[in-house]
Amino acid sequence: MKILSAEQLSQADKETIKKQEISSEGLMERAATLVFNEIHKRLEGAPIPIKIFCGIGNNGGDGLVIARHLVQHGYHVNVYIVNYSDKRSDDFLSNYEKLKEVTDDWPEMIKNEANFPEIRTGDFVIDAIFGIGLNRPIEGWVAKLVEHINNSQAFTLAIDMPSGLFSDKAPGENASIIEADFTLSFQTPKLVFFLPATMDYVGNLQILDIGLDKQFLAKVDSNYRLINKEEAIQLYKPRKTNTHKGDYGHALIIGGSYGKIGSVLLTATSALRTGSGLCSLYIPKCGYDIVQTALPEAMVLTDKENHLLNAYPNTFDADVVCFGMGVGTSNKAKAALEDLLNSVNSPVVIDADGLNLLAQNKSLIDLLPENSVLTPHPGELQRLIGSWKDDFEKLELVRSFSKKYKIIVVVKGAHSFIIQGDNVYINNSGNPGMATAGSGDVLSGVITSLIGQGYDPVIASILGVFLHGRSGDIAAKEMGFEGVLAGEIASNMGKAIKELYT
Ligand SMILES: NC(=O)C1=CN([C@@H]2O[C@H](COP(=O)(O)OP(=O)(O)OC[C@H]3O[C@@H](n4cnc5c(N)ncnc54)[C@H](O)[C@@H]3O)[C@@H](O)[C@H]2O)[C@@H](O)CC1
Ligand SMILES: Nc1ncnc2c1ncn2[C@@H]1O[C@H](COP(=O)(O)OP(=O)(O)O)[C@@H](O)[C@H]1O
Ligand SMILES: [K+]
Repeated sequence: MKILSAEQLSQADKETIKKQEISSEGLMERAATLVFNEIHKRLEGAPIPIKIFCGIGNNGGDGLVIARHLVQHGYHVNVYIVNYSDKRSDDFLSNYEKLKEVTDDWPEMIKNEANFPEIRTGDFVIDAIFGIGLNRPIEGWVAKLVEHINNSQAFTLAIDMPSGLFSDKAPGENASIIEADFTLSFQTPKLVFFLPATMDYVGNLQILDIGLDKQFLAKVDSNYRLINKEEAIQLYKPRKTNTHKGDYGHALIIGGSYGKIGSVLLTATSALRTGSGLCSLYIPKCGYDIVQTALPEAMVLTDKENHLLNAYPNTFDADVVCFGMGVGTSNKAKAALEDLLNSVNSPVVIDADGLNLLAQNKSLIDLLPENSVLTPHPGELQRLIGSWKDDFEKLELVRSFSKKYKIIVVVKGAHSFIIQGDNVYINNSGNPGMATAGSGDVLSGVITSLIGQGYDPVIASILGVFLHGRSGDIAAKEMGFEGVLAGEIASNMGKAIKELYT
């Protein structure tokens, strides 16, 4: 699903108004009625006190439409106009008049702190103060109102966006932002809904298709895409009947050190569970018995060193090589990575200490083959590219890093971002149960396996991150978030793949 900017959404609005011969007020009516339907479906007429806070732009206009429908369906509604300016939008004004036709309870005007209503824990608050039109941080008494709503503990539904968030830039430090429990957003998700610093304000997210012009939406260019099942299934290549293990790639996993053999084991298990035809490991001698016992399906080559890796088996012919988990950052490990990068002629995935070695020895980054995949978590990323002031600067830094070295970067997190040059793919599967030791090792195994099976590295990264998240979701359904082990994310991979097409 494309993620559009506020400007693109306004263009889509205009295009829709022109093509569908609908007025902007008609479009507001359509969008806000869909919101009302969602609320009505859940509340089923319950006599809960509903407090709607409306700004004076079109987000406020949506709030007024929702209020009118709620009143007409017998709900207990109080409407508050957050009168931060006198420049009311036309559609706000006409819906203000329409609301007055259905109720004798006039909206209350909020002009300063003295006008704030009491909000009780059991109230249902609707935030229609600001939407995509916010162009500067919320200040003064409006900021205090946001704080008042947030402090109330009442269930809060944000319309289009939690007020205080910009759709396309960082909110700045100490910004006043509504902490929504639920956000009903129009037509496309907004980028800030997925960034680490702002995602928590959104709560549960639902996107409402408000029927904006399909042609415009199809042709508009966006560098940002959200990856759900619909997108993932299009990337998946089903197996053919008449095939053999040689058709599904030979993955070589290199890593491990004394006490950290489990990491490579997880990666190899995950590669085999994702469908690698063959999987070999290259590990220090101390891991030999462990791997052969725990994963008899894998083949094992050992370094001449006992506890640490020091070389790369450069006569080995693999379809893809994954390097880094558990190798440590010793000079010996550095020599192994250097050896690999100087002689490898297959695609490469670098994770964990492999990334730390690159960060410590920046000249090695130049040796990465084109389209190599790097899978840093935020700590490893910072070591590689330096620090950033906000999520938007981070995205810019990763993009230029990706362009400079012609590589793919998977920035891991609650929503992982797959970045290749200007293109950013945002994963929408997974859960906090995956915040557990070794789940990153499992991810490298998935991506490595898919590359070995012939997927283009960027496709392997997008599909791999999605499947990893789905597998984590399957594991969490059975074990609960706290109970998930990384090995179970690997074990459930087949089910995650099967779920794509069933
Ligand atoms: N296609 C769509 O996306 C549709 C959007 N609609 C609604 O329209 C909203 C956008 O409406 P508007 O463009 O009127 O903007 P908003 O209602 O988000 O904001 C109102 C106005 O407040 C002013 N403002 C911005 N920041 C301020 C601040 N910090 N302090 C004081 N004033 C500030 C700006 O002039 C802005 O236009 C969307 O979020 C959505 O709720 C719907 O009504 C219909 C369809
Ligand atoms: N809250 C979360 N929601 C979704 N996915 C998560 C969450 N926390 C972690 N993950 C995923 O789990 C993996 C953790 O990787 P990493 O930090 O490298 O762990 P480790 O080093 O222990 O293997 C990443 O793929 C990340 O996207
Ligand atoms: K809002």
